[in-house]
Parts: sequence; C-alpha cells; structure tokens
Amino acid sequence: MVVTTLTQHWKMLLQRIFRAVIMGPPGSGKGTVSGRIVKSFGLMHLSSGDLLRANIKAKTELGLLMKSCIDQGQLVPDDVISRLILTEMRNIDQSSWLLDGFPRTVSQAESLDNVCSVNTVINLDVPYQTIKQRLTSRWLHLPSGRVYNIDFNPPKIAGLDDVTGEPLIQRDDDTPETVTRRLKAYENQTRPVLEYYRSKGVLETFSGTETNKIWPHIQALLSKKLSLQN
Ligand SMILES: Nc1nc2c(ncn2[C@@H]2O[C@H](COP(=O)(O)OP(=O)(O)O)[C@@H](O)[C@H]2O)c(=O)[nH]1
Ligand SMILES: Nc1ncnc2c1ncn2[C@@H]1O[C@H](COP(=O)(O)OP(=O)(O)O)[C@@H](O)[C@H]1O
Repeated sequence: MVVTTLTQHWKMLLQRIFRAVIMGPPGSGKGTVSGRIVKSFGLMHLSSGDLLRANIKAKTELGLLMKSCIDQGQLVPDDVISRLILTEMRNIDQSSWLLDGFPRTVSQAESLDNVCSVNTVINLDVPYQTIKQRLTSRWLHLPSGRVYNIDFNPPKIAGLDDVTGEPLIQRDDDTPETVTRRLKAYENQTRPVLEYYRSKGVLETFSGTETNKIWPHIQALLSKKLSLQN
C-alpha cells in the first residue's frame, strides 16, 4: 500500500504549475500565512524581505547598499529587487511557488508578468491599528524567516527559535516611526498593485484582524484551486 502524507498529496498536484503571490501591508501576516501554506501544500516560498535580510547579514554588496533604505522604511529600487527575485526564481527546481513581498509596485508586477503569469493573488486586508500593535512585538529567526509574536505565537523558550534553538532578533525597521513610513509606502506604491491584479481577475481578498480566522478561508481557496486545475 502506498502511504502519502498530506503534503505529498499536494506536491503531486503541484507538478502542474501553480503560481501565487501573497500581498498585504507590513505586519498583515504574509510570513505567518506563507508558513502555513508551505506546511499544508508544500509550495516553495520566496520572500523578498528574507532575501534582502540574508544579503544584509552576509554583508554582500547589495545588502550593504540596501540596508539604509530598508532601515528607513523605504522600498528598495525596482530594478534591484526585480533582478534579485527573478534570479532566485530561476534557481529553484519547482515551477510552482508562492511569492511573498514581491511585487510591491506596478513596475515590479509588470517585470514579473514579462517572465510568467500569476494564477492567484492572496491579499491580506488587516487594519493598520492591528498591525502597529503586532510589529512592536514581532521576533524573527533570521536564517529561516520564522516569525513569532509575544502575544500571538510566542517561542517555547523566550528569545530562542523553536526548531533550531538559535537566538531570535527584532528587526531594525519594526520601530513605530519606521512602521508608519512603511505603511505610507504601502499606500502610495503597493496599493495600486492590488488594482493591477484585480483587473486581471486573480485577486482574492481576505479581511480580518486574526490570522487564525482568515487562514481556513485561504486553505479552502487553495485546496479548491489546486484540485480544480488537475
Ligand atoms: N496578535 C496577533 N499577531 C499575529 C497574528 N498573525 C500574525 N501575527 C504576528 O504579527 C507579526 C507580523 O506577522 P508577519 O507574518 O511577520 O507579517 P508580514 O509582515 O505581513 O509578513 C508577527 O509577529 C506574527 O507572529 C494574529 O492573528 N494576531
Ligand atoms: N518587492 C520589494 N520592493 C521594494 N522593497 C522591498 C521589496 N520587498 C522587500 N523590500 C524592502 O524590505 C523591507 C522588508 O520587507 P518585508 O520583510 O517583506 O516586510 P514586511 O513583511 O514587514 O512587509 C521593506 O520595507 C522594503 O524596504
């Protein structure tokens, strides 16, 4: 008898191409929901923020150049991030993926469209007041991108990652002033991307203040879409 785990089941379905983007303001839960999507469906997760932070940690030329921009809550230039993400996409061995944090401008969305089209865009619509509270208590395991929150999903041992036991950090751009700047950048530069995808008929919006209430709806949508296309 062949025993397949839930993820193996979805991995088989994913042999057909499924390309998703997760969007939402900073702190809306993109990383948290992405972690659940990876666990449930086995999709390959690519996060622009994680890639940039890995470059900063490794002190690459790109990381050193982009650090001050990120710390000030500004978006990095379109050509820099598009090149970084599109190169990374070419290096992965799965043709199905979940992009998190990219695209963040209409120009980035057009660059992505020039290479491949997106099947589904998951938009997390969470009120700004909720976000501000969350970000000051966000803790991050830098190498994996796993996120914790003192109130919502605290690590088993304070300050340490559950899986590796390595130390957690707080992001330099999670201060209240920088969060306000990042939300402005979201309003001005990223919100138009929602319209871009709405007009293409691929935008799926999930509104709420709690990830645990939003998640079952996302899970149901992805189950349906992945099953239907096979
Ligand atoms: N209180 C609370 N915190 C949450 C919830 N969902 C996610 N978080 C936390 O909020 C912070 C931001 O979430 P994250 O997934 O990093 O958002 P992203 O910036 O959109 O990728 C993290 O510390 C999460 O652990 C929730 O429903 N309630
Ligand atoms: N697609 C992008 N375009 C421009 N800048 C980006 C992009 N993705 C990430 N960044 C930079 O990295 C920072 C952190 O991104 P990210 O980790 O995705 O933040 P959050 O999860 O809080 O939304 C952004 O504030 C921005 O400076």
